[in-house]
Amino acid sequence: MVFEESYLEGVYHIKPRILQDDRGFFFESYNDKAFAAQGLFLNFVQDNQSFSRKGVIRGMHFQRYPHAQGKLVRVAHGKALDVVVDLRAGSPTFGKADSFVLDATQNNMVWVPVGFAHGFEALEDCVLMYKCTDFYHKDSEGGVVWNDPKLDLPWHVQQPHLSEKDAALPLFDPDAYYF
Ligand SMILES: Cc1cn([C@H]2C[C@H](O)[C@@H](COP(=O)(O)OP(=O)(O)O[C@H]3O[C@@H](C)C(=O)[C@@H](O)[C@H]3O)O2)c(=O)[nH]c1=O
Repeated sequence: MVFEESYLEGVYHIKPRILQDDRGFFFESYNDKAFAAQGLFLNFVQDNQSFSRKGVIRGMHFQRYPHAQGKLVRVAHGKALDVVVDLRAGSPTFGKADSFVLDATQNNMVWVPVGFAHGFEALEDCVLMYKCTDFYHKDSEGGVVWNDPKLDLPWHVQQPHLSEKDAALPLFDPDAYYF
């Protein structure tokens, strides 16, 4: 596994080693020792999977303390633009975003630590899978709206298919204490 740290400290783009043979391919989608070698000591308690049609955006989501979640995200089918926004108070990159194309043919992943809003756009019909370090807790959910002009996120689609909940998310507040 190759770990590339984003300019957003603590976010990693991870490329697994794909082993091909005449049957197909194999890769390790998570290895505790490989993550520990990067200083990432994780305890995943929930795995999620969603299917999204091309043009869907889900996000930008987070859960507040004490149910804040780190997420290890990948795409098992299709392609997605995965986007993270730093919401850590005092971070030199507070309010800044990074994005990664997650592609089922490459099996690349993104580690999104606690303190970030996370979302994605389905660039193709796609299956997103992610491991979480805390359980879903509805009352702790928070978010910022996908098209906040201050965040200026690099979406490909102009008129995405959104959930009602996501369409009504608040704007990013630069003075708020998120994490
Ligand atoms: C996230 C989640 C949702 N649900 C339920 C709530 C609801 O009825 C249905 C769909 O929920 P949502 O609309 O919130 O699903 P979705 O918009 O896919 O939410 C996800 O978006 C991405 C970007 C993330 O980063 C995730 O952490 C999560 O917030 O599934 C669970 O039961 N467990 C969960 O862990």
